[in-house]
Amino acid sequence: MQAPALRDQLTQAARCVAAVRAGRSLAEALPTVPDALRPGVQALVFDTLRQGGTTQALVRLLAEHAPPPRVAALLEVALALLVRGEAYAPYTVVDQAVQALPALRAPALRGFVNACLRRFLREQAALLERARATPQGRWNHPTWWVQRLQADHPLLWADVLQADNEPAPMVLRVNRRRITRTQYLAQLVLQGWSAQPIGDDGLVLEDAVPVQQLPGWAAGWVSVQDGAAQLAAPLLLGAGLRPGARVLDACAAPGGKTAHLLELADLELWALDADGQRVRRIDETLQRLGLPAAGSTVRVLHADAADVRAWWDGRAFDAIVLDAPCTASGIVRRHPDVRWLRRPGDVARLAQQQARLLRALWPLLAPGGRLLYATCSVFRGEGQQVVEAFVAEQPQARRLPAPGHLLPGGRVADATPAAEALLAAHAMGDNARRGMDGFFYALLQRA
Ligand SMILES: C[S@@+](CC[C@H](N)C(=O)[O-])C[C@H]1O[C@@H](n2cnc3c(N)ncnc32)[C@H](O)[C@@H]1O
Repeated sequence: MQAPALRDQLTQAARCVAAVRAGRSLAEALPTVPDALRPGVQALVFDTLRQGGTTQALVRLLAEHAPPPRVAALLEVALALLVRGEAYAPYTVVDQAVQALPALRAPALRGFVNACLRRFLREQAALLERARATPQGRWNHPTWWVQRLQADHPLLWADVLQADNEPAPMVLRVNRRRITRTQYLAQLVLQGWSAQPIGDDGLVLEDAVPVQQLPGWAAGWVSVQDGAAQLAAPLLLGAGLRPGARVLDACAAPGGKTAHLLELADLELWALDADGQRVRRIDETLQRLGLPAAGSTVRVLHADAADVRAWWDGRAFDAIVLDAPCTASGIVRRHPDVRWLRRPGDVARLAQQQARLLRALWPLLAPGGRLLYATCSVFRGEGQQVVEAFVAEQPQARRLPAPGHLLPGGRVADATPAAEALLAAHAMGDNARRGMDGFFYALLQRA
């Protein structure tokens, strides 16, 4: 099959980058790209957004007057390619960017785009130095984000920002009810793929693979789930719950942690989510993995978890997972648009929702029961501070050992011996952690 023309990929990539700059997510924009172009376009867009502080600053330096958004986005994509300088000869990038303009309904700007890109090639070193003179241009995250990380993680903030700009590995979770990890690894090797174990059930693939090509995907042998997220179920189950214990997964869609819990233990499990469309994905997840379906020992409900009177039957839960909605600042390696979509006020707004959920769900926990609070955020305002404030107002809440803030790239923000021992016990030592997303975990026990 003939490779798609770079011109067509640049056109589509510019549309996606313009959508993100206008406040829409890539989850909305990428599905509008024709199938044959999508993998190449996604790679271009991800790379552009990972350099998006530098490329935005370069466009401002090169263009005397701001061009229309799609043309600014085209310049960003072409500049990202030129800065990387690996895939195409510079003259090809310039030529194909100019040729992309008619499809972006801006044929009259040929001369302008050509002049901007050629000037960049002539003055690259000086322009890059100026573009990288601000925190946003240097670190490719909004300035408020850089400053917040500096305050939250004074020694590790630069490591986090650097890790955020690297592509994340594809990580699988083997479904123990179907196959052992050793057997699954052997299946991968038979196909010519290699992978490294991570955690109790995970495998980090050396190269990403479309899921349908994975051995046993349709038969539910594996799921895709980052190594940090794979800690939730083992942390909650901890020393073990009795068979049939009642567990609530309060923010469950699309069901990654619900499924892992059911792969590890026989539970009476309630999975809730406030988003009706995403709730359907919990059922699909359980079905593909061959786990108990809704209506058996599992209940899948579309509900606001904090509106307890609307859905609770009054019987206490032995354990609760609260994987709360958050900024997703820990998973920007996989979602490079997130950093450009969030606003500074989002952290406080989400922290209020997180505290509301914690307060509402705590009374549902049986005495001696455990609640695992998790977010995929690196900001302390959505992790440590939420939990500290809650424990201060709730005398019955006792903190048990938990990893706290895990940072992308594998550092533990507050590496206590107990946290390190716990991570080691789940095969998440230094080496294994390197490929992980950012996450926060706190484990609370009710007196
Ligand atoms: C981080 S995601 C959960 C991921 C999921 N636990 C997994 O492992 O697949 C957070 C979820 O919280 C849901 N959510 C947000 N507010 C909620 C609420 N008040 N009650 C229940 N679910 C809520 C969102 O719809 C979203 O699906």
